[in-house]
Amino acid sequence: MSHLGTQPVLRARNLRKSYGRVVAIDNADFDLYPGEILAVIGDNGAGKSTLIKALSGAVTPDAGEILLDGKPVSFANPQAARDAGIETVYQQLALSPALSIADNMFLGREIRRTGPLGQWLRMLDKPKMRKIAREKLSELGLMTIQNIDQAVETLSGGQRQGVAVARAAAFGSKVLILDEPTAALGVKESRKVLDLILEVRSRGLPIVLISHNMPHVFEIADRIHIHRLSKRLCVVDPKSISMSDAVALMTGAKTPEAEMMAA
Ligand SMILES: Nc1ncnc2c1ncn2[C@@H]1O[C@H](COP(=O)(O)OP(=O)(O)OP(=O)(O)O)[C@@H](O)[C@H]1O
Repeated sequence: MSHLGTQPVLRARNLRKSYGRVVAIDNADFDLYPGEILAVIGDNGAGKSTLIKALSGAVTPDAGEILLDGKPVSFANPQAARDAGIETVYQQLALSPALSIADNMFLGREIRRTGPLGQWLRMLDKPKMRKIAREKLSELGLMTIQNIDQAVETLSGGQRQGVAVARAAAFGSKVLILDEPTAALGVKESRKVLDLILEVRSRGLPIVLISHNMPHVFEIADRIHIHRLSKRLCVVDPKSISMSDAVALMTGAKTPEAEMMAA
């Protein structure tokens, strides 16, 4: 887990964001390295959501620096972050239930037909979108969803999560951020989503996983960023710390220094 000499794909330094008098993140650091699943854990209100919102352009930090591939970036909105290659899947999923899987895959980035002179027409290129959607889903092993024309509202929670993750993975060229992807799912559906996340990593896309589910975090994360009281407390290796010690660090029952002395 040594990243000596490797440049983080996404990095933040001294980020700060307050909402009125509430300081959500302060002096917060963050590093995501190529090819890894980085879990971000922390108690309620620790500032995890605000941190990822800052990284994905949903909030503008008051201070601090964000670097993508070593270059300073500032995102005016989520679209700007998406254009830079950072895709985020929030718990609400942002799918349109009445639309088909294929239409949802291309929501907001529809492909239009071109005219004889190569000009864009208003008409959507449905066959092309369906073809690409089918390819993207099958690449990620999601072809248990047989019918690309099926409305998303007819899918199970896990399948919907699968479509949202697949869409983000298909278009996220640099980073995929997942906010509680298994929170609303049962055991079997969670399993499928965890396998999908591992598949996305194996295809080379680094992933930020925000989760309260410690067994899921310990199963798939390469490193765990522990967020506490508005900032990163430490980063731990799930192979060399117990789940209960990680939770103790997260809640303040243990300090990183005490944890290191015990190791
Ligand atoms: N839009 C907002 N307006 C006012 N306060 C906010 C807003 N968003 C977050 N906060 C506050 O900022 C602090 C950090 O919240 P944040 O949602 O980032 O924490 P979190 O670690 O993601 O928590 P949880 O695990 O409960 O989702 C909290 O005190 C929260 O009440």
